[in-house]
Amino acid sequence: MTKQKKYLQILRRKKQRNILLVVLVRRPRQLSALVKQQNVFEINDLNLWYGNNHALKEINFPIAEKEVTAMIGPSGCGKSTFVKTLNKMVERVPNVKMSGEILFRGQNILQSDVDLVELRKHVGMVFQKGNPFPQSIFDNVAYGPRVHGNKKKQDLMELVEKSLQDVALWDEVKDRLNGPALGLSGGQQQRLCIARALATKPDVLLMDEPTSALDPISTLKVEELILELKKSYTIVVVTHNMQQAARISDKTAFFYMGELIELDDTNVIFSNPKNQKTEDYVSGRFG
Ligand SMILES: Nc1ncnc2c1ncn2[C@@H]1O[C@H](COP(=O)(O)OP(=O)(O)OP(=O)(O)O)[C@@H](O)[C@H]1O
Repeated sequence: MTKQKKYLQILRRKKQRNILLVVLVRRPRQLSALVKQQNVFEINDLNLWYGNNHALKEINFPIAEKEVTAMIGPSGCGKSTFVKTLNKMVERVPNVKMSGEILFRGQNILQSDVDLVELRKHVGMVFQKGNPFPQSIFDNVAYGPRVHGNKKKQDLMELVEKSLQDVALWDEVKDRLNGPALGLSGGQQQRLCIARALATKPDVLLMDEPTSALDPISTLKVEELILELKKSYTIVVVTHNMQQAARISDKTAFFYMGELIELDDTNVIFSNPKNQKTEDYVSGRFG
């Protein structure tokens, strides 16, 4: 007899059918919610100082898998700094001091024995302005896989094609793969840089104002791309454009003077925030 049938028998006996049925029906839902809510990063009590400048203050921040998390807040509030802690880029800056923990899939990456090359294979980054290397389109995309030891021409060709297709650039460049990446338009260069980040098959894509240097049409293409990519990747995006955050993100985090003021579902942040500072910022009263 299945467990479910046993439950039903007990329940008939005890005439508590309604109560137990609720338990039986709700259990699977709760489980699936838990699976969906799995976090790729858990940031606990993170503090960061540039010399004496306390730039990040007691940040606690879970980042959920396969969601887009947008970071908003006025200039200098610590958005870029926070994002650069997630792949240890900020630690290259002289006089940086940090405390707390950043768990990436359970491992604290603030520990010194973390393999940087391996971490950045899993946590890719795309910057404000497309920054292709002064090499061919092919070599730009193949760069990461080559660094990670994949030298087979056929494998590289497949990876390059797949990555360029993922960013909807393949058709535009397939006949000029050996041409210079710097010959592409600004919007194409940015998509190329996203393809370069995807070629190492990362878990997470960090994007620091990825569209701020782009025209509206290229911006739209990158936004559509982000919505498509979130089916396979966890994405963290810094943006000054609040409409953009509202259009593309599932969660939004509002930073102010180094503090994480509020993190919630994007529709809550923009329609019913809990904190007055968030309300003032999203309604354009400051910043
Ligand atoms: N490399 C650095 N060296 C020293 N201080 C820095 C460095 N980068 C940022 N800061 C300081 O840290 C604080 C947070 O800066 P950060 O660039 O993270 O803010 P932001 O919210 O991303 O700003 P913006 O929206 O203007 O890019 C600021 O006070 C800034 O001056």
